[in-house]
Amino acid sequence: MKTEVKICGLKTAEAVERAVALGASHVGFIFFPKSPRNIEPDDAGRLAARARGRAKIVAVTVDADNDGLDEIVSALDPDVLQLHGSETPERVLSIKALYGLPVMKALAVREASDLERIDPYLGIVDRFLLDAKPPAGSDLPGGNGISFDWRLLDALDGSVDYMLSGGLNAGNIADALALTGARAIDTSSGVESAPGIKDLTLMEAFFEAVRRAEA
Ligand SMILES: O=C(O)c1ccccc1NCC(=O)[C@H](O)[C@H](O)COP(=O)(O)O
Repeated sequence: MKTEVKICGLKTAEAVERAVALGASHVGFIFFPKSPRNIEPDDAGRLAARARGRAKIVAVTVDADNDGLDEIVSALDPDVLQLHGSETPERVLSIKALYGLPVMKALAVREASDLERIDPYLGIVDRFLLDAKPPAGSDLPGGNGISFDWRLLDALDGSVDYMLSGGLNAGNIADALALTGARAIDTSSGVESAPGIKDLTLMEAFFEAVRRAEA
């Protein structure tokens, strides 16, 4: 089966077009001012128009309040809300009731016990994004280009729908897929030449590596 691929942190028309042409199932836009990938909602809306109907449009937010979410949802009209902060299950329920959109909840993983944080969200979120825990002192809850030990996912119940994330690139994606059997993956730094700068050659290499691993 074809692996779903989310390319996150897009900021240019060229990168959006190439991601979709290469077969991205999801394109992600980051709304977090401290991130080198941060984008204004109106700019993201214009870029997303190029992908609409061809890839799912994902709004990535971090503990956003309702005013912030209103602005993002009305400018971007996303297909999915990725919640990448400390949103509680109650907050996720309230966001789902407000916007009626599927929610992908990001959870940070470093050790086996981190997977226990999945349980309270079961039946509430539509999918999990399992990302590496940020290094100490990082300003960013995501987009740090580091991986977690994928073997931890051996313990995961097979019914949990997740996207594998964290430090994925053309050089490690085959191992990541072989070890986890993930059906959906996400990358950002792994297809960048510098923080926030997507590299079309690295993007091509990433998709090539995914397709090779699927064959
Ligand atoms: O990418 C960011 O700068 C970012 C900032 C704040 C919250 C989330 C962020 N990224 C979310 C993503 O979905 C990234 O693709 C994910 O963390 C993986 O990033 P990377 O390890 O760089 O591939």
